[in-house]
Amino acid sequence: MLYHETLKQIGGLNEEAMLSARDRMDNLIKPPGSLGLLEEIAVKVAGIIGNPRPQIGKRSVIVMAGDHGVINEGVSAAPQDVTWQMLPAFINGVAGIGVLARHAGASIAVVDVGVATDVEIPGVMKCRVKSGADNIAQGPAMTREEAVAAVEVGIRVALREIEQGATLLALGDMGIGNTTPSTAILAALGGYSVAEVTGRGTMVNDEVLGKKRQAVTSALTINNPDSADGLDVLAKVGGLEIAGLAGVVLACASKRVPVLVDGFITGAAALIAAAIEPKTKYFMLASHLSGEPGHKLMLEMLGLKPMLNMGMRLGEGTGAALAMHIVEAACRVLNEMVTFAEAGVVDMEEDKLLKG
Ligand SMILES: Cc1cc2ncn([C@H]3O[C@H](COP(=O)(O)O)[C@@H](O)[C@H]3O)c2cc1C
Ligand SMILES: O=C(O)c1cccnc1
Repeated sequence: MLYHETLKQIGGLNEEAMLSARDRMDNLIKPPGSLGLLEEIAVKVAGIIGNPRPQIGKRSVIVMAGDHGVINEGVSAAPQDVTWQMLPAFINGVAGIGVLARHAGASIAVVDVGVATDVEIPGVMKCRVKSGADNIAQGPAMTREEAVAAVEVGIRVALREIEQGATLLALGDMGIGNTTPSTAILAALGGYSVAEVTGRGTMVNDEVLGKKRQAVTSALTINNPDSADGLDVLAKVGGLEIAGLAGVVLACASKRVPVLVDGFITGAAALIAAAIEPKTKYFMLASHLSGEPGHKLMLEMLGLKPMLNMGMRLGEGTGAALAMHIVEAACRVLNEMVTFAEAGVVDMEEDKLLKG
């Protein structure tokens, strides 16, 4: 089974490549550590790819779309049809992710893994596991089998992108209502109170925020997800696009390809992937800190430092696409800057040693 085969292939970071990259980074013509997180990113990418001089080539954003029965609880400011109506704008490059992916030189793969309405949209990959997740406030989002099937959609799409040469992938989501299951996932896996982690998503008002808290509370009470079992949490309080995105993470980890996490929804998918296989965290990079308050807690749970903090709260992979520039910049620094020895500049560390 693709799911189990993928899990079996996930290993750790290449320590040797990281040591070598760190050594070169420390010897480049700059005070040690002066490029901050840029240095850590380059060293991590070296460890992921298993090459002390990593380079970023082709890049791809994978946007998974799915719907959520929980919107019947009145948890979103937008109607469900917006989910499928956004898809042509993704394909035509005129949605937020269309513009930012183009700017980052990335291609976009748009996948219908479980949109409620069955529509034909040219360019969208139809990999529908079912027509929307069921209402988590009343029962499970899907069966365990459906969850595995949706994860496998993500694995397949990511493997295809990687086979076609992608060296850096970004996670993107589209699904009206999907901050609600993402909140439930965070509360379930992190043990946080619902009040603490529920945010405003598409900027809902106080009344809707109250309904959202209630829906998340019901979802957790009725379904009682097992926090020790990532697939159980996913099937009970997750969503189809969240499952697909978790699958993308698993595939990237199995093929040693860095994967950029975007905002709150892709963060929830990353939490699921890490609950299924903790080693997946080694292969993730956090692009930005979302305006959604629970996102900070997600990144802490994943041990990831965000590159950008711009108050973005759109999703679609927009923050991840922006961060592609930074990942490439980090690798270029490691490859294109010279060392003290190469440049004939007095090494600050050696000079210090000589002077005692
Ligand atoms: C026009 C529009 C475009 C979007 N693109 C992403 N989202 C984002 O907002 C939705 C989640 O927020 P909530 O849980 O409050 O519904 C998701 O579709 C997410 O991708 C959008 C939302 C809207 C309205
Ligand atoms: O953080 C995100 O990605 C996000 C937040 C609110 C709504 N949609 C996406």
